Amino acid sequence: MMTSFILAHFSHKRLHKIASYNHFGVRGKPYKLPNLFLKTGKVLPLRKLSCQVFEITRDKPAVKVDELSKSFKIEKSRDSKQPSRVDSVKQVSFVARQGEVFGLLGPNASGKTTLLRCLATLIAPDSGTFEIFGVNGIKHPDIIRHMFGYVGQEEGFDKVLTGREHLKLFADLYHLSREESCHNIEAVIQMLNLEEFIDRLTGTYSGGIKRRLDLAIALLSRPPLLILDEPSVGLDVASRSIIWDVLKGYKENGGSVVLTSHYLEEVDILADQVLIIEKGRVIAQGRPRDLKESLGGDRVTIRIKEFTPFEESKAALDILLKSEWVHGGNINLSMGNAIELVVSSGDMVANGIQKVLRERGFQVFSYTQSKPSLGDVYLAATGRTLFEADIVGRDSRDPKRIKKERMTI
Ligand SMILES: Nc1ncnc2c1ncn2[C@@H]1O[C@H](COP(=O)(O)OP(=O)(O)OP(=O)(O)O)[C@@H](O)[C@H]1O
Repeated sequence: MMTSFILAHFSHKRLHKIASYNHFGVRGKPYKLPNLFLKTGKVLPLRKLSCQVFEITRDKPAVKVDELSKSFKIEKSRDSKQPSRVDSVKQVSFVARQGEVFGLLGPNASGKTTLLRCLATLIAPDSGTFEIFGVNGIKHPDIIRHMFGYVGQEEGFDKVLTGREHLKLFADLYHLSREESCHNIEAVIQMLNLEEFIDRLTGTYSGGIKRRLDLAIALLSRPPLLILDEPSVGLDVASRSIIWDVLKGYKENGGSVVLTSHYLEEVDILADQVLIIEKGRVIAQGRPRDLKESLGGDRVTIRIKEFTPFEESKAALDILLKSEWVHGGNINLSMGNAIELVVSSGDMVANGIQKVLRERGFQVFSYTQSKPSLGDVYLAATGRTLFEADIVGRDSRDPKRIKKERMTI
């Protein structure tokens, strides 16, 4: 059980390189820094060294972000009238509490990855600040790097190594002791159901297995925080459900998670807090349930036919908008021109609406009524669905250029 975490930062330069040290302890009990046994056989008497100790207690947020901004220069043709910079993240602030999953939800190109890359100290923000477990990430990037496991979107495996060889390599990079390394490697293999694949070359892995190995590596040093960029994007159902279960278990054991997603369902299931971001700006934040309840009313989806022509759905919508129960509505093109309505809550509404439609000569192929979803929160905040925003965002970016720039940082 992770109750408290201590990170000692050694002032001696040479030692700091080889002996950054992290340790899980029990709150309230004195912390003993045991001596560090190096691979060379030497022993570092840590108690004799001067070191700065950062203590992480329950009262500090896992992540606190204050007015963080990051913009990028855009390469464009000389006669282009587009601005020469893009504001990827604009004055974003939030607090992610310990022991919770904090979800950053937004369409393509909304700034989620840029924000996470700032937190993971891969890029420096232009302005603003952030803390991880109370330690300032701008002033002490080398300290906070020991506090989290990061899974980005880029694929970083060496095809000629097996999964197990990757885990061993990372265990060495984390300076895990031999005993800890053996124990933790077996634990993460089991946790992510990787037994069948772990001794095969990673070049033969499917996307889902690679993602699971990514998460296994991030969990290897048992960090108190995970920073995950779209952990289940494009995965098969089995891999997704394994990843979700691992994250739920990690949280139950006191771990904290900050993840990005553009899957409404993922954020709804996993996140205790959600921040909705669009064009680099925060447009809503809170507990998913509170955000949904704050909208009020019920949501209705009606299909007139299995595949309804747009004009027919539009004519039905115009009639329904005049009804006393209906407070707003639109036609969802991505759902075969289904009519989506915001209606008063209650059982009477369903009969009333269907009666109005039948009296005006419309059939009702299907009718569903539910409480507002996170998708409705997004729609209310931005005036468009996440699906529509995703398409616009996808068009506005140049993935090849971004990938190249990310690889050179
Ligand atoms: N290195 C870079 N150089 C130039 N522009 C960049 C760079 N990285 C990101 N951007 C731009 O910043 C904006 C936000 O991009 P970002 O990757 O953070 O969005 P995202 O929400 O993570 O998108 P996705 O869900 O597609 O990964 C986009 O307009 C993108 O084109």
